Amino acid sequence: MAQYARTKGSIALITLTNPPVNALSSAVRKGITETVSRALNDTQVKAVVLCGENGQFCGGADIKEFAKPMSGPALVPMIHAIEAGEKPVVAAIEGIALGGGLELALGCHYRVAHAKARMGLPEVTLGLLPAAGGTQRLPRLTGIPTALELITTGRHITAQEALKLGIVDKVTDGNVVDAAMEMALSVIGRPLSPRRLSTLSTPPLANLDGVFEAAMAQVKRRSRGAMAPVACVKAVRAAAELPYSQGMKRELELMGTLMSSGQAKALQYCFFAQRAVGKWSLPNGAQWNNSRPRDIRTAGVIGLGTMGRGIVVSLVKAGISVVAVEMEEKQLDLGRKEVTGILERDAKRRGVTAPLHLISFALSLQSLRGVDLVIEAVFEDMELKKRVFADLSRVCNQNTMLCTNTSGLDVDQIASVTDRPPLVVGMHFFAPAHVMKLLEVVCGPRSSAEAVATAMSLGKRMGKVSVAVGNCPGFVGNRMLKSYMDESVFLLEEGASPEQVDQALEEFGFALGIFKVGDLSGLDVGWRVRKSSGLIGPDVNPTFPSRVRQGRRYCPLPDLLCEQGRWGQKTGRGWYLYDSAGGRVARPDPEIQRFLQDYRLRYGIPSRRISEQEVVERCVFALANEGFQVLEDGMAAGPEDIDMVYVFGYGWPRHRGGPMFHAAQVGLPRVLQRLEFYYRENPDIPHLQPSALLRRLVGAGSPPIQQWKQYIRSTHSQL
Ligand SMILES: CC/C=C\C=C\CC(=O)SCCNC(=O)CCNC(=O)[C@H](O)C(C)(C)COP(=O)(O)OP(=O)(O)OC[C@H]1O[C@@H](n2cnc3c(N)ncnc32)[C@H](O)[C@@H]1OP(=O)(O)O
Repeated sequence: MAQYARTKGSIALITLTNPPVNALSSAVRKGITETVSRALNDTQVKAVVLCGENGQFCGGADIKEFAKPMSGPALVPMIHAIEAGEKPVVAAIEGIALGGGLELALGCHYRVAHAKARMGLPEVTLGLLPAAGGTQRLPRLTGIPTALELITTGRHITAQEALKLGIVDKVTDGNVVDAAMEMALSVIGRPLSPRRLSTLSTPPLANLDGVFEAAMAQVKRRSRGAMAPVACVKAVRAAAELPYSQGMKRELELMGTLMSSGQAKALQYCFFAQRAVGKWSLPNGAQWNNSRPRDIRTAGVIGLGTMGRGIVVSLVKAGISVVAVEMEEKQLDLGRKEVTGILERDAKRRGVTAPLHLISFALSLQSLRGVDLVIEAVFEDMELKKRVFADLSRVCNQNTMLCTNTSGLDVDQIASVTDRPPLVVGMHFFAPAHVMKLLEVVCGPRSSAEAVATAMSLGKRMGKVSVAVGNCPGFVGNRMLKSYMDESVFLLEEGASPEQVDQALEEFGFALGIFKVGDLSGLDVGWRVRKSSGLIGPDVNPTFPSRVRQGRRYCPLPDLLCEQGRWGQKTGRGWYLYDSAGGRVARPDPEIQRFLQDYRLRYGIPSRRISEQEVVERCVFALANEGFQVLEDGMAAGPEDIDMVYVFGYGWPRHRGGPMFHAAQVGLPRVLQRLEFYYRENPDIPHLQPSALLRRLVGAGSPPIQQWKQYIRSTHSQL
């Protein structure tokens, strides 16, 4: 699918047609190959312009085809034919030129871009490298440092930046195809050799070894075990050190290794899963494409603690006018200072003016009367939240949507104190809310389709990945996290140290080990929750052994730590030791070793050597097992939703696809067998008991993850 037309007498116009992004499917590659050959062989044609239909140049290779056997003409010879041809070819870049799309443009002799176009080589985010000559042509054009940065990060750049870097020759505000035609006419007859990037040498660079060593160290530090960024550095190094043809061989070889890797499959799964979670549906038939979101222009935020501040910043950056409310003047001033500071720093970084005119600060809920939507972000306390919602019900217009930022409380109970339960939803942000990409949209049993649609679309406007989840304690993310955290402390009881557990999890790919995360977010938070849920305090039955609570194994280690005032970074001591209160650098603390030894002695628990494999399996398989239960309970629509919650909200390594994808990749029979083994060893830990859905899937021969939904027997699905 590429259309051919002859215009202006001597110009052949080739238009890529494959909506929505003109991806280079086998049909498109065939179309380009044929039309380019036609243009080169037509003696009337003096130059060629290549563009894309519907304002999009090209979104790169068709990612859906990666899972199938290759068919149709290959990209590399197709691009080579364009570059080697004896007629000038100009790429007219509108919308996007990404991945193979930019590589195609780099094979052209000239490039003209629309001012709003975006370009980039994002293959690394799909576990690949730009293997249609991108790793060899770009360094020859921009020099090695720029090419290294663009290829290893996959960053999209604007047309203006592309012009500065020499990636495009001209930027226009007007019709890009007209501008490309004009350029094509003006270059007819000029020598093409200097425009063939593959024939150039990379610009000389002093200290080549140093540059590549630093780049390699940086990607290894950033990528936490991801293979693609490392391969990208190797491929660019080949461009610097080898002739083009040998560089291309190296590129192909490295691509071959990546293409067949589990990491590329995981990252490509993430690409589609991220898009799939936007396509929500409710049991009553309402869904993303039949429910209209409201147009939100003004919003109120109640509570200017860490979460509230981040929410205000996210809303303002999305262009929404915000009224930020605090009850105490001192807190309000502090919040104002913080929010203003974040917005000013962000604007400075982006070279724009901070949109401070969009925020007003107030000390009373009355100021929220006329807003379209309110997000409450007060303390995680049901009685307090209910009081706020009852007040909001009185104060706000009848039509105002009311949202609660809660990390696990019952949204329906909160809705029940209002006069408008259908207009109440949960919006669970993750700290810091202006940075973290995840938003769990909690659909209460009475939340209307319009309210869910509005919260989902508002999340998207704020740049979040919004995932619709059911209303159960902890929703999806925190509910699953409980099993993972419980396993980590049980491992301490049995002989592991916090640094050993963290190291195993970080090797697996988590940004931070679980104990470092605990210290960072404050150990007192969970302590307060455990007290309010009756796990600690007067409600605990004194006749029960203290390592059993509410009928299951319980580890009091975190409580004992909190009793000692070790609340994490904020107190300078937690599972680790820090230089001072608020310190960030975690050091192992010998006192913790003694504390653990005393504890084991007191409870008569024999200490044993725990392998890295056991740490990862017990934590990660327990997490996935709870995920299967979440699916069975109808609290997440599919495994993709769970995986996106973990990738975007909990530091799960994207190149492992998410806990459910990881379970599928390890093999469901293996996961089942390991869970059975650990459950046999620990019959007092119910979350190690394999879920019925996992057993059913294994019984059905472990169907691919895309088919799991067919095996869910949820009788009360909320999604
Ligand atoms: C030897 C091998 C040689 C060469 C190898 C080359 C490798 C590549 O080229 S890999 C592909 C590189 N390209 C990309 O990574 C771009 C991926 N796409 C995007 O980043 C975005 O989709 C976007 C193009 C910036 C558009 O974003 P947005 O406007 O937000 O829309 P989306 O919802 O993301 O996408 C709409 C629709 O299009 C589908 N899609 C997008 N890109 C591709 C693609 N490259 N292949 C197949 N499908 C693509 C996307 O899935 C959406 O589909 P829906 O069904 O509507 O959900």
